[in-house]
Amino acid sequence: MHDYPKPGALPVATVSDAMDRFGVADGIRPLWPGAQLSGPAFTVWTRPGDNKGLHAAFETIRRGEVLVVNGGGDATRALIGELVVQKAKALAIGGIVLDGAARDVAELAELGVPVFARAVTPAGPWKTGPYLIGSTIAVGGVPVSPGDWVLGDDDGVAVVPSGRVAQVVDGARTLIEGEAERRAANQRLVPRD
Ligand SMILES: O=C([O-])CC(=O)C(=O)O
Ligand SMILES: [Mg+2]
Repeated sequence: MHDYPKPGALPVATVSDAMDRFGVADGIRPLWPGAQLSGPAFTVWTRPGDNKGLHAAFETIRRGEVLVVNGGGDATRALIGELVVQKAKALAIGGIVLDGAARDVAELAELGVPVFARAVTPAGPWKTGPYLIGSTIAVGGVPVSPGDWVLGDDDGVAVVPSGRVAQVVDGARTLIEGEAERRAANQRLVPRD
């Protein structure tokens, strides 16, 4: 298992800044306030609106891995809901990121599993496939390979290629130190009369 920073340890915005501001999954939002995730990607590429591949993923996904799904950006069918997320919780995965939609959002917040998605709809999924597990995919226009570092917070989701994690973490920590100085300078400001 990769040893990535814990959820919330580094802001997604700062990690993206440390990648020259690249790496953010466009249009993917947390489904409840305060949701945070961090872990290695487990990838699924599915036919839009079809969740057979997600059920297949739950046969092999490991504790702490983040289920990342390219659902073609489809907003018309929910790929997950309360029942799928119960499975995710029982298996102690790190969370779920969907380039697609979800439903049962009140229950997702109660379950406390961090879920990020493009859309919410009450319409349920098809369950016939096809799908691919473990390939390089895209979420919100960002490439994701198995094992890449995926992190999410209230601002959204970023993906760091596995080979760049150490460098990006160092860069983010340096940026955080610089931000502390700017914060202190802001606090010294006084109104100009
Ligand atoms: O029916 C589905 O596959 C999606 C859903 O609502 C659930 O997981 O609760
Ligand atoms: Mg449901």
